[in-house]
Amino acid sequence: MFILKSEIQFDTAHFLSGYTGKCANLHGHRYRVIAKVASNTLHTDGQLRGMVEDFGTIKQALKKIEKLFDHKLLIENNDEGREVARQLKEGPTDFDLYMVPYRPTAEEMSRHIYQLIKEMGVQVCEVEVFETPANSCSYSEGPVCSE
Ligand SMILES: Nc1nc2c(c(=O)[nH]1)N=C([C@H](O)[C@H](O)COP(=O)(O)OP(=O)(O)OP(=O)(O)O)CN2
Ligand SMILES: [Zn+2]
Repeated sequence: MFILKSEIQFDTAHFLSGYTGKCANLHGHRYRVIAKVASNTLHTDGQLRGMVEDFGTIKQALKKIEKLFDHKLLIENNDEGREVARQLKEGPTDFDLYMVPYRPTAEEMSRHIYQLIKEMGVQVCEVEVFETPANSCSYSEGPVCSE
């Protein structure tokens, strides 16, 4: 089994609706995202000969993910999230909010990013999202890459 790994990092703030404790405050992370693409075989001819996939193709997809999340404030699109967004928008600063249909945890973000990469046509088998250097969540569908 061949497993490609490609990584991006971005800075994103988030609001965890309904959370009690220090993470209830608006705060941010330097997110690290690792996407894996796996195959038992390699292309046998043409531009991709000897490759599972061109790293450049994976990088292009990850760049789009970076653009979507970098320097945004992720807020869940529920009653509390919409109220927080409304209050922020009342002020003089045009904050760049990204309203998402989920609580923006590492778990939900890994699934969202996995689905976005898949929709871009890259046969990703796993996405790992690190919120901090020590804490991450991996998402995959079906058998994980190494099985
Ligand atoms: N299963 C999950 N648990 C938590 C998530 C999550 O996405 N999935 N997220 C958070 C908060 O986003 C929080 O910012 C995480 O920070 P924390 O666990 O406190 O990590 P730190 O390294 O910053 O902790 P220190 O104690 O400050 O070193 C919470 N839980
Ligand atoms: Zn956090």
